[in-house]
Amino acid sequence: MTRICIYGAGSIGCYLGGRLLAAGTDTRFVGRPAAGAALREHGLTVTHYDGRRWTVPPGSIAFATEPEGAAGADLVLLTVKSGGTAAAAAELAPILGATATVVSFQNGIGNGDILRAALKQTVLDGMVPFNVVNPAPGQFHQASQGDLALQASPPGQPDLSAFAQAGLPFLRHAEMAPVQWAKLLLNLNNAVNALADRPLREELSQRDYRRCLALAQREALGLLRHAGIVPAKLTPLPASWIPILLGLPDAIFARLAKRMLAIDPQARSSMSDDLAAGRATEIDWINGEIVRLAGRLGTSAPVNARLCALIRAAEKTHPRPHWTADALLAELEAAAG
Ligand SMILES: NC(=O)C1=CN([C@@H]2O[C@H](COP(=O)(O)OP(=O)(O)OC[C@H]3O[C@@H](n4cnc5c(N)ncnc54)[C@H](OP(=O)(O)O)[C@@H]3O)[C@@H](O)[C@H]2O)C=CC1
Ligand SMILES: CC(C)(CO)C(=O)C(=O)O
Repeated sequence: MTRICIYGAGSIGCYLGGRLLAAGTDTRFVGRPAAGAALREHGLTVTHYDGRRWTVPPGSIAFATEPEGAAGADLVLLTVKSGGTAAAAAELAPILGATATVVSFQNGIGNGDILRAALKQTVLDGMVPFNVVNPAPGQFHQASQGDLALQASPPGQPDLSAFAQAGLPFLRHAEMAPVQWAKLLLNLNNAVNALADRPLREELSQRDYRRCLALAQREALGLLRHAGIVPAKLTPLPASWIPILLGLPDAIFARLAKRMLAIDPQARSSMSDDLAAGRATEIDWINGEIVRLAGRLGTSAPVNARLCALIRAAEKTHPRPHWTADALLAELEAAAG
C-alpha cells in the first residue's frame, strides 16, 4: 500500500489526510505539537458541504512533530504555507527515499520550483480549489466546491489510487503554470477578504469589495497578457471576464455568480485565517507575485502593491483592521491613479 505523509498538518493537510485515512489508506502526519495534541485529544472529523462526514479516532492517527515522521513515505503531500516551503524542503531532503514523490498542494506559483531545487525526488505541482475551515480542534470542513488539480506524470508514477479510494477526484494537467496563475487570480481576493474581516460570502455579496478584487484582477490580467501567460479556465467564465462580472450590481451578480457564492456562510480566505491566528500571511506569494511580475516587465502593479502594504501593516496591527468596502475601494482607486 502506498505510504502517504501529509507534511504540514493544518486546514488542507488535515482535510486531505482525514479523507485518505478514513478510506483506509496508509496516511500519517507531520505537523506542529499543537496540531498533534488536538488530533490526539479529539481525533479527526472531516465534513463536506454536501453533508458527508468521516471520523477517524485518535488511536488511528500517526502524528510526528519531527521531519523523521516522513521517512519511508512513497507520497508526500506538502501542505505548509508558502513561507514554510524552503524549510520543509531542507527538512525532507535527507529523509526521503529516492523513489518518493512530493506533491505541492499549495497556493502560489513558485513552491514547486523551490522543492525541485532542494530535492532529488519527483516533485509534482498540485492545486486545491476549495476552501477548508477548522471550526473546532480536530474538525475540518470543506466549505466550497471543486476537484483537486495535479501535474501529469507517467501512468502509475506515483501510485495515486489512494485518492480514488478516498473519493477525492483530481484533474491531471500537462502544464500546471496556467492552472496556478488562474488560481492566483482568484486568490487575489484573499487579501481583500482578510482586510474586510468578513466571511467570503458576505464580502463577495458587496459590490465595492468585488470592485476591489476586480481592480486587482484587471491589473494582474494586463500583466499576464503582456508576459504571454494565458491562465487556465477554472471557472465557468474565462478569467478575463471575471472582473466584468464582479462589477455588476449585487442582485444581478447574485443571479449570475451562484457558483462563486456557493460557499459555506462562515468560510473565510486562508489569508484571513492567518491574520486571525497572528501568523505571517502568504501575501508575498500571491499579490506579491503580481508585483514581481510587473517588475520583470519593467512596469508597476500599484493596486496589488497597495494590497501587499495593507496586509503587511495588518500583520502588525492588533486588533486587526476592518476595512469597509467603500474605504478599501477608495484606497485602491487612489493607488491605481
Ligand atoms: N485553507 C484553505 O482553505 C486553502 C488553503 N490553500 C493553500 O494550501 C496551503 C496550506 O494552507 P493551510 O492548510 O490553510 O495552512 P495552515 O497554516 O492551516 O497549515 C499548515 C500547517 O503546517 C505547519 N507547518 C509549517 N511548516 C512546517 C514544518 N516544517 N513541519 C511541520 N509542520 C509545519 C504550520 O505550522 P506553523 O503555522 O507553525 O508554521 C501549520 O500548522 C497554502 O498554500 C494555502 O494557500 C489552498 C486552498 C484553500
Ligand atoms: C479556496 C480559496 C480560493 C478561498 O479563498 C483559497 O484558495 C484560500 O482561501 O486560500
